[in-house]
Amino acid sequence: MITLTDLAYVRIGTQDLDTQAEFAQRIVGLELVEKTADTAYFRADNRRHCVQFVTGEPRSLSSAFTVADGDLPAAADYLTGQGIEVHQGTADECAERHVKEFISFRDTGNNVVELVSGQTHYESRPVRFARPAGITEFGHLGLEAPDVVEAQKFWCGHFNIQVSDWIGTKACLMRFDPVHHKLAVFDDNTGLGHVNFQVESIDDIMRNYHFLQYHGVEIVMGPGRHPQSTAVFLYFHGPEDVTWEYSFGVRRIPEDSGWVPRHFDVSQPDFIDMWKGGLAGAGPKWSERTL
Ligand SMILES: CC(C)c1ccc(C(=O)O)c(O)c1O
Ligand SMILES: [Fe+2]
Repeated sequence: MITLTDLAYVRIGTQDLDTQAEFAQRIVGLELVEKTADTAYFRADNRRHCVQFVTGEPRSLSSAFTVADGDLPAAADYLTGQGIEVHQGTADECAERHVKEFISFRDTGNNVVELVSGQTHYESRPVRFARPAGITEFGHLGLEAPDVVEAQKFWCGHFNIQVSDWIGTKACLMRFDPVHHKLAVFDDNTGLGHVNFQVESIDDIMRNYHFLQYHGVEIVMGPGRHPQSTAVFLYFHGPEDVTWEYSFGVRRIPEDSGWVPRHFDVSQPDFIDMWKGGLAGAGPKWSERTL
């Protein structure tokens, strides 16, 4: 069993680094920490960076979680013993990620996952956000998998991960600390589903909504409120199909609270947005009535 302590970063390939970098700053609001000819790093909280774009194929490259200093060798042995192929990060790869050490492997959805220790943090320097989106931290990652049940068994079987809620068998929201979820797996082929940032208030969600609309950014979903975490959310599309999410007010589940995962019925209009609860039994549409 491997103990995860935090989310670390996500690495995303891009064919257009300049556009991604501009969007991450001007639209998402992140701080650009460093940009070279083929990579750009973005900061949202005390981590030196939590998003890295790398020139290449436009797809998710890896998602990373932190383990305690000294835990990596045992984690590598454990995974190898389970028949999972493990790559030991080289010195150059560690330098590129700004970590002391990392290993990588593939999950059941074929996503590359990295376990890192010694990620660089900037504890005392405030984040220089590119715009006042209200971001407080890198919140969670959504990963895709063709079989969510199999993915859940993998994550809960090998890591200190617990299920917080199921959305049918289409999505599973999982936690490894009191935050309702820092990992969401949902039904799709493989790859990165979305990158979430927590924001300070509902007002930030609404201000961001109007800001995105003004800039013609495609809103994927929201503003709404997830019945699972109770967070108010807003999803939007960036270049090359990257989905970003702002959310506010995620539920915390104290350890030993006896939390029992709920199962949300995807046939209900409010299964993912409780503000759609009024649609249940709403009857024929007023706008389509015959006069
Ligand atoms: C749409 C996805 C799977 C989802 C569902 C629920 C929450 C939440 O409760 O906060 C999410 O953050 C999601 O990304
Ligand atoms: Fe999410």
